[in-house]
Amino acid sequence: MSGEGAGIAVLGAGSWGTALAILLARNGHEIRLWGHEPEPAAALQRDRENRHFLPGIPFPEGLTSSSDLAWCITDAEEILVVVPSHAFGSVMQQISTIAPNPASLSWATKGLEPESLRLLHEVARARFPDTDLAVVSGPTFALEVAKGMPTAITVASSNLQHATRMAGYLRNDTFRAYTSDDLVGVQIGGAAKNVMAIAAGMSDGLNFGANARAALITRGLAEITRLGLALGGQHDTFMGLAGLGDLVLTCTDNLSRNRRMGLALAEGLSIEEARERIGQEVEGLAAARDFRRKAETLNVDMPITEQVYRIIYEGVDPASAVKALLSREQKPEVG
Ligand SMILES: NC(=O)C1=CN([C@@H]2O[C@H](COP(=O)(O)OP(=O)(O)OC[C@H]3O[C@@H](n4cnc5c(N)ncnc54)[C@H](OP(=O)(O)O)[C@@H]3O)[C@@H](O)[C@H]2O)C=CC1
Ligand SMILES: O=C(CO)COP(=O)(O)O
Repeated sequence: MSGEGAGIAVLGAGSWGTALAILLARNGHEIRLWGHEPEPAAALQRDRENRHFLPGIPFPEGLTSSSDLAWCITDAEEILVVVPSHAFGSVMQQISTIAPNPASLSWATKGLEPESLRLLHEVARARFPDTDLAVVSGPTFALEVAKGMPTAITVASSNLQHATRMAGYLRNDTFRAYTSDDLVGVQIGGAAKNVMAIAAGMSDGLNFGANARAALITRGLAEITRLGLALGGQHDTFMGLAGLGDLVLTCTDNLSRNRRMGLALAEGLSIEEARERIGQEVEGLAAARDFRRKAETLNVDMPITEQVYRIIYEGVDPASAVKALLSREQKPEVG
């Protein structure tokens, strides 16, 4: 790749991958946006917009889309992975067959690896022991970023130079990027809040009111923090953009697919009907299953996650789940 800006491969041409590709191309970088299916990737290139996920937002110059992974990642200064969490491991494997030792790799995916329950930096590290790794996370609806609306985000890496470089690629007059060295906390905040957004959507859909929503957000933050600390995350991270920020965003605004899943379930739709209506990835469904198991193995109490799991996977009705939460034994709020 050549040109004044950096050459960046963005892997994953859904709503968030496309929005980040647009942002980075607007910032003057040469972007190769990889979509895994040939025809949709060719359509992006032909239409110069993503009509399916972000209609009406034109691609800037410098953004090229392709389904040729080798072409996208060869010579890239940064590989930014933005596929759903269930596809993360397979994309790591595909990258490794082309580039066994990339210099720099980051992701904006929010979730755990299914089955293994590994955090995504563990998945990437196992495949690429010598590569600089970073995660991009925070309160960021794709549509608002693509429209250039004011946004702030966190980039975490154990190599601060990498986080700083990545934040520099992303930042502009309407997009502020902070750096962090807490890879674990930033990932847990971004992934676990998807479960709380489903809970908040259900609560609002059942007209449980503003008190219930505020309680879910606050107690949701408490359980996310408990898990994050048990995994080695830093307390302050959970009070920041990738923790509280993303939690508030997705629990309170209907742009959140996870919140809309909760609203749809409260309406009485089945998971499949709700998925079809939303038509995009709803990470909180897998996250409820995976974080419940993760919490169990670490002996961490995550009562809201437990109830969301029971609603989704055991058919418990949402009203009974709330009752179960409210009738838990009395305990101090903190500690
Ligand atoms: N949208 C948002 O506002 C934000 C999303 N995120 C996170 O970004 C990640 C991606 O989600 P998002 O873009 O929103 O999801 P979308 O549903 O908008 O798009 C998902 C994309 O991933 C593609 N995909 C599915 N399976 C594979 C695979 N095996 N290999 C490669 N690509 C695949 C889909 O292709 P196809 O259509 O062909 O199935 C589609 O292009 C998630 O972890 C999400 O939590 C984070 C912050 C904001
Ligand atoms: O992670 C997101 C915003 O930060 C997107 O949330 P949803 O997946 O719920 O739409």
